[in-house]
Amino acid sequence: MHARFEYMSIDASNGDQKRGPSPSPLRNSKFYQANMRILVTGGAGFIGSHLVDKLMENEKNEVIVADNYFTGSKENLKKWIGHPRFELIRHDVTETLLVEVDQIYHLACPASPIFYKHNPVKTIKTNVIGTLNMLGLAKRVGARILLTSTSEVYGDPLVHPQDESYWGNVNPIGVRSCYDEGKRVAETLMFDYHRQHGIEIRIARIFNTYGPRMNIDDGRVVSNFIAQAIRGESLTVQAPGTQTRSFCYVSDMVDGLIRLMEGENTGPINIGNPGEFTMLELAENVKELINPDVDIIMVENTPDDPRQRKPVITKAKELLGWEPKITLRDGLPRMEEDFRQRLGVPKK
Ligand SMILES: NC(=O)c1ccc[n+]([C@@H]2O[C@H](COP(=O)([O-])OP(=O)(O)OC[C@H]3O[C@@H](n4cnc5c(N)ncnc54)[C@H](O)[C@@H]3O)[C@@H](O)[C@H]2O)c1
Ligand SMILES: O=C(O)[C@H]1O[C@H](OP(=O)(O)OP(=O)(O)OC[C@H]2O[C@@H](n3ccc(=O)[nH]c3=O)[C@H](O)[C@@H]2O)[C@H](O)[C@@H](O)[C@@H]1O
Repeated sequence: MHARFEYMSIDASNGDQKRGPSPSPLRNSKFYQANMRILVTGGAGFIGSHLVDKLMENEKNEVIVADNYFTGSKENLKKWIGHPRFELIRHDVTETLLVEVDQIYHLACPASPIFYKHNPVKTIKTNVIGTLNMLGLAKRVGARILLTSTSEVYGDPLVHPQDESYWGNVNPIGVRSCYDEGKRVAETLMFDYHRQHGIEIRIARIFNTYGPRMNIDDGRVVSNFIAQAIRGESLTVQAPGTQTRSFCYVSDMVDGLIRLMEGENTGPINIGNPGEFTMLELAENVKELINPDVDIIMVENTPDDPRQRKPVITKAKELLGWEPKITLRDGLPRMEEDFRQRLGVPKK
């Protein structure tokens, strides 16, 4: 738990010292059941529900999830429903929310390209109005707020690998822009609230994360390949197949997010696994580990697909003492078990 402190910041426009909001007096109270009230927006989703599991392990934490269930599900949180330190609210972050909390992990936003492109206007509203609403809440109650931004702020990167100083190469009017540009504006809002109102902010730039509880028909590459391999279907590599991604196992991601929230650095900080694979290599790994009988086929790609992506994690290592522990070949079988259970296909 971080120490209580009054946040001070310099207003760049006039050099005045601005006093930020005071954290809630509950943060360090001895008399409450929980010392830290934590809001997790998007907590019914893939990363959010794993984060909730980890936060709930600490008996000092009280966790409130706000989610509209667009891509998340109550099923992901079923073990906590009814727990005295847990509360689940059906809420859309594009509307204001009034709750007394000390920390906000702001994850709410569809993450898979097929879902965020499904209703792009809603996606950009979620990123912009949703983040504005959560910053307004943070300002009112003096909470620290962490935004889960994305490596997609680097767009189709011309610098490889990507460190946090790279400003990116993003198409502002493309089909992915509702997400990429939405997250870029969300980062801007975070820093403007920080500079103007002294809000305690944290920004994580998350790189492709995978693990149990991803939606089976989520459309993201790891969940697609694993579901296809288990069902005995061909693995659909989108052309040209030489595009790269770096895959982080979800428990490593959650550890990184909590360290960022608890530490003293605003970020942005890349959180991801620097092991880089082409999509053909990923398909070959899934085939070898899960079902050697399936074919790998090449299918058409979607517009603006980034050609390469790999995080520089020097900042995460130095400032958070964090680095991923689970390799892709260790992580894929852990995810397979969960997918087999949900698909009802046991391993032969
Ligand atoms: N998984 C990744 O590889 C990855 C990479 C980069 C960034 N991120 C970010 O991490 C966060 C979580 O991603 P995830 O993979 O768990 O995705 P997910 O789709 O499983 O979870 C998102 C959650 O947000 C909820 N949500 C969506 N719109 C909402 C709204 N308007 N109001 C309230 N709730 C809403 C969904 O119902 C879902 O429960 C997202 O912000 C995403 O942009 C994820
Ligand atoms: O990590 C990130 O920053 C971002 O990464 C992903 O976006 P993307 O990398 O495009 O994720 P996928 O849809 O899983 O695609 C990865 C690659 O796999 C390919 N792919 C996808 C699906 C498939 O069946 N086959 C296939 O080859 C795509 O063409 C792409 O090159 C996430 O879905 C975003 O939410 C996230 O913010």
